[in-house]
Amino acid sequence: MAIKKPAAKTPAAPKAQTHALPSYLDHQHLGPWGVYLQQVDRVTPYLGHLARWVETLKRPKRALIVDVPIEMDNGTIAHFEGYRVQHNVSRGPGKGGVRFHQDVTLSEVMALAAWMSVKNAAVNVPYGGAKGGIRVDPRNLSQGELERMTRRYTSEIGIIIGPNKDIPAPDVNTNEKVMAWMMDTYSMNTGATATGVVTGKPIDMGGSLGRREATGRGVFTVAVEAAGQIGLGIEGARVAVQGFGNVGGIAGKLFAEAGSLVVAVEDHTGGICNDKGLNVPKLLEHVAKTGGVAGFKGGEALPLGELWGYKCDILIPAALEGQLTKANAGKVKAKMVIEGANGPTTPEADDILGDKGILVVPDVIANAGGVTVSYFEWVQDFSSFFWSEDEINQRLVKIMKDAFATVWQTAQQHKVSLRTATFIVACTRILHARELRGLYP
Ligand SMILES: NC(=O)C1=CN([C@@H]2O[C@H](COP(=O)(O)OP(=O)(O)OC[C@H]3O[C@@H](n4cnc5c(N)ncnc54)[C@H](OP(=O)(O)O)[C@@H]3O)[C@@H](O)[C@H]2O)C=CC1
Ligand SMILES: O=C(O)CCC(=O)C(=O)O
Repeated sequence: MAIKKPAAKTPAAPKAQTHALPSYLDHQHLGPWGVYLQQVDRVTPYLGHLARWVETLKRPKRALIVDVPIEMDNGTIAHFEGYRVQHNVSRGPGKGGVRFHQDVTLSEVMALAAWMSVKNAAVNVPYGGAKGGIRVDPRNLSQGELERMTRRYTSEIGIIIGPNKDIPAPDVNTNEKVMAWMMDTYSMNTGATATGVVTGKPIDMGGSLGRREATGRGVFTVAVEAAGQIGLGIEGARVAVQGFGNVGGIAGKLFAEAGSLVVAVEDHTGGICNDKGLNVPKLLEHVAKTGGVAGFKGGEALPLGELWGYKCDILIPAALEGQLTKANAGKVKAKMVIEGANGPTTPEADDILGDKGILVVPDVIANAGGVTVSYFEWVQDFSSFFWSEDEINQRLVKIMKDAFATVWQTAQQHKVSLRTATFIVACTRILHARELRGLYP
């Protein structure tokens, strides 16, 4: 598909009557929030009369910074900084994961919350966008310390979360166990069991079948649809993956099951490659046992950073933001990039990939499978009636395919990238809801 960069001849958006943005919100901001703002600028000319409301997208609705003090096992007191940001709630309660990572910042969480608004609207689940995080390297905590930190964080953000207000879920370095502690802490503090306050819970306490695999399954489903559009067969396709956790690991497994060759994988411990295809189930076992892909015997070591230029058809960044930049996008040999991670590609890299004719399927549609099944979990919790895994997967695949078809058609209509097309579909829905709700309480 010919992808046009934002054209000068597209209609100018009406100017909003707004004071200059404070520095932490403006475009000069480097990092994920600055990237998000540039993405909003690219969609604005396509929003028609709704462009009047576009400033709504450029600032979070609500942002909470919390101090999380805990007693460490050695008796000292440690303080961690935590965040919960609700970017937009025009279409429903806030929804989005919680990340534990040493590099988490407020502006990163703002961007991740904003991408949740766009993603939730792109797949048309009835949520706004939110995200949370704690600036901590959880690998340095014992299980007891991790539990105490999670529970204190949940109590601190308890003033803005709730089943009808904002519903956290897993993200990087958080899992079912962390969700169980969050649900239990919120329930104890409010005096009633509230299964619907978080999703991604263990199955035995209101979790949904299929949630753990849902993001990877969504990545795979969207990749199959996109491959069909460019005449690429999935069987025999060469796949390279950065990040082999929940998203990258499951997506890699599904590609391998479909007959693709997973030829290269990288995580923070190193890279591994095998032109005949890595044995993905064995690699997953190795990662579970050792904590990373390095040292896997079924392939050769690949130096960190070489994954981007590795010969493959499908490249899946599934780790963190800002991985594909103007420094390495030129090296990419893949036919498609499917964004499993949130925000892995900078706008400059997007343009370089577009100019090379590489199709980029953006995060805000490609990794929406997780939140889609989180929505199913929330619905099941409210009705206390649980669905079979087949039913969940069928509904997930239908939503992902329909959403991708709408985005593809929008990209064709406006001759824009799939990212701008997804933003057109999603931001139109968000701002239409904003317009219908009006401004005054
Ligand atoms: N979980 C979910 O449902 C969803 C997650 N996402 C997004 O997908 C991405 C991955 O999340 P998830 O799989 O849940 O997280 P996990 O914590 O399960 O896995 C993260 C993976 O990324 C690797 N990684 C981290 N930093 C780097 C780096 N600098 N270079 C190479 N690899 C790195 C980690 O390796 P190591 O363990 O060695 O550090 C690990 O393999 C994130 O962007 C997240 O926001 C999006 C939608 C839903
Ligand atoms: O399942 C959810 O609610 C959100 C998952 C998430 O954080 C994401 O899609 O980035």
